[in-house]
Amino acid sequence: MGRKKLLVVEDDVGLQKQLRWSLSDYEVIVAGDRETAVAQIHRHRPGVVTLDLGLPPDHDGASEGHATLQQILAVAPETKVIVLSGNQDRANALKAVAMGAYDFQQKPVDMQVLPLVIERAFTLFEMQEENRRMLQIQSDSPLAGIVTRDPGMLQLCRSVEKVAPTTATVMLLGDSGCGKELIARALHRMSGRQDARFIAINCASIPEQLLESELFGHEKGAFTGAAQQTLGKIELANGGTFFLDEIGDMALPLQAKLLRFLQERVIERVGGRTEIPVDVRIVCATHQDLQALVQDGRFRRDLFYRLSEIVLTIPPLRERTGDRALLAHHFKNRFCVTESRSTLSFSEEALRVIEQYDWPGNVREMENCIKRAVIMCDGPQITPADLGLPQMESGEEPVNLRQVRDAAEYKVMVTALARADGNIVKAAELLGVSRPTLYDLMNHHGIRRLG
Ligand SMILES: Nc1ncnc2c1ncn2[C@@H]1O[C@H](COP(=O)(O)OP(=O)(O)OP(=O)(O)O)[C@@H](O)[C@H]1O
Repeated sequence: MGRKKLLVVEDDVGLQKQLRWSLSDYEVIVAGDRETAVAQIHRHRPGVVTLDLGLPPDHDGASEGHATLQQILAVAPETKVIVLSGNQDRANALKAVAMGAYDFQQKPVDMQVLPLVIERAFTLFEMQEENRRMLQIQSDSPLAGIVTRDPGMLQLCRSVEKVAPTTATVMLLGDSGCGKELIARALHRMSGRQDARFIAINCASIPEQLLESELFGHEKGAFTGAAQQTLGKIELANGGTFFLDEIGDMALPLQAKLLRFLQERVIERVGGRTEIPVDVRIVCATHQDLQALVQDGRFRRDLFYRLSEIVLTIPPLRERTGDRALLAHHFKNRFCVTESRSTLSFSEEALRVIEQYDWPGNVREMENCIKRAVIMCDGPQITPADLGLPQMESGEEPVNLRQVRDAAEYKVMVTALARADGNIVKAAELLGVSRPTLYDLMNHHGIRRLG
């Protein structure tokens, strides 16, 4: 393993040399001003930084040092910054700590003490990195590709694990964009059918006359334009999984044909006379109220029962605790890579807007919104303007003090845990409480520690 990377931000060349020499256990990178410091952060991602507050052009003040600190933390919030300040400069050093610096040391630097402080900062940095990695692996993805920490969604993922290996037909209910296809794919991947195909069809987007031949295929000459034999999607999915999205939009005559297939497990191509046995697992989905459609006579009751052997309901994003910030971080990290942008962070205000917005278009809307923000964002931080979301009006407030306190405590904890990406040490830091206190509060509110 390479040496740990330490960035020394210091404009005094003599002191730069001295620090480099005394801290030779580390790979020391140096920067003499703000611009170079931020560039080095992007390039090397050091775990720990020592930062002289009196940087040019403000040698005697701390404005440039504070601005550098702010930018470093915006680019790499996990970095531990140790501020070095003049003897008279305690107030500015304390301000830096309030801004998020890890610690401060007064100049002239005591070379007995500084290496110890640096080593301790590295230990904390590494612990938090490890913690983050573990949580990422264990809880962000209860099923591959599904990012959540919401108790309802985690329960749903456990149901998916149980149902996947069975032969049951599954009905997925949930608003548009909440992840129905993602869950359908997880059911396929975790079944014994994962080596065969997963084929999806959206009943709402295909005209009624074409849907029948899309599903069952047709023989050559079956209708005008049927120049050759074409296999239907159900047949193509043989051995695998067939996902019927927006099943509520299927016309009644086709519902009868689908029912026949579900009962007899054979298909007949349009214009054909042969019954072809097909072995597929059917998963279907809708955002509509199928029971109501049944009541209205627009959906066959017998088909409804056939399709809903197992019904899984996916909660809308607004009802998932902590998932808004969690998914926002997830998509931001992903789009920074795919759009070749250096690491971005969210401003406090942007996270607040994300957490308050209702997300009527659910995860799909969030995905698009964050992609846009990553593309539009000018600086190292995503701001509310980059998100382009409407600001929410707050509703009527409850007035019972204990109720309000409890609700606020719960909310702020879940928010901190989500913002800290589940990292307990960091969440406790954000909340300004010790780790044991955070555990107590989590117990009190029944928030499970994941992983
Ligand atoms: N929990 C999640 N974690 C990560 N990505 C998710 C999650 N839920 C949904 N997505 C992503 O959001 C997008 C929309 O999801 P998906 O297409 O599965 O929704 P849907 O409910 O099928 O939408 P529609 O009703 O419009 O067909 C996809 O890109 C999907 O990968």
